Amino acid sequence: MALRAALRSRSGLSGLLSQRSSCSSDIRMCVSPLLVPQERNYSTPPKIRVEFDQSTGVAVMHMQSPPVNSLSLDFLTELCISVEKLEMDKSCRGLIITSAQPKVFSAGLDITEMYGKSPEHCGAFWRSVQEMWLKLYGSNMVTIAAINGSSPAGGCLMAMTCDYRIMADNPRYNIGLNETQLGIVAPFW
Ligand SMILES: CCCCCC/C=C/CC(=O)SCCNC(=O)CCNC(=O)[C@H](O)C(C)(C)COP(=O)(O)OP(=O)(O)OC[C@H]1O[C@@H](n2cnc3c(N)ncnc32)[C@H](O)[C@@H]1OP(=O)(O)O
Repeated sequence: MALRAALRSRSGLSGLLSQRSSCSSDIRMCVSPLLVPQERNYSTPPKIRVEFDQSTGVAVMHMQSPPVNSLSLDFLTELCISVEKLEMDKSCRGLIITSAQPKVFSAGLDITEMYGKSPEHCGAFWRSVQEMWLKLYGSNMVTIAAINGSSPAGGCLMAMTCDYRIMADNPRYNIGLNETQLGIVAPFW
């Protein structure tokens, strides 16, 4: 109910939709180099599952990368491709992002991507982080983070890039930025 209300309350949704259609050709032209089809390892299950309801125009994106939906390069690439596909579909007007994992929305950046990797890999990884938040923040869809678990650091960033956030009321679930505690600094961009 709350999600539907949030979608309905978005003023000028029709204007938004016409805005989407007017720039949809641009979107098609702006497929970023990051999203050029990558070698897909079909032996691993998809990390993102999208359910699109044609009758409401609302897509639900389930993050399903056990155990904690950490934001790895593969995960972020898959997420960005999914967002981009929905963005190009003019009949999709709203996107709800949620987690299929119990108790965790997203644990933030995958820490293993930041340790012992080549500078090239680190560059690709941080570009994919940037790509993720730019895609969500700049989306023409109404975006909602349905935060059904803890969402530290990069998970918080992802939620913040959405138009609306609704968080499950559970004192065990935390959200916020903990980079200082971790001793890392997000690179300048
Ligand atoms: C201008 C603003 C710029 C902002 C830029 C954004 C920058 C963000 C930086 C980051 O995101 S760095 C990552 C920060 N994240 C964390 O510190 C989260 C740490 N994890 C937790 O707090 C907990 O794991 C949890 C998410 C609350 C879940 O707790 P739970 O008890 O359910 O599970 P665990 O037993 O702790 O973990 C299970 C399993 O998952 C591994 N893991 C957890 N988090 C990460 C992670 N971020 N990356 C990679 N792996 C992670 C953990 O090690 C366990 O693995 P194991 O093999 O089963 O031991």
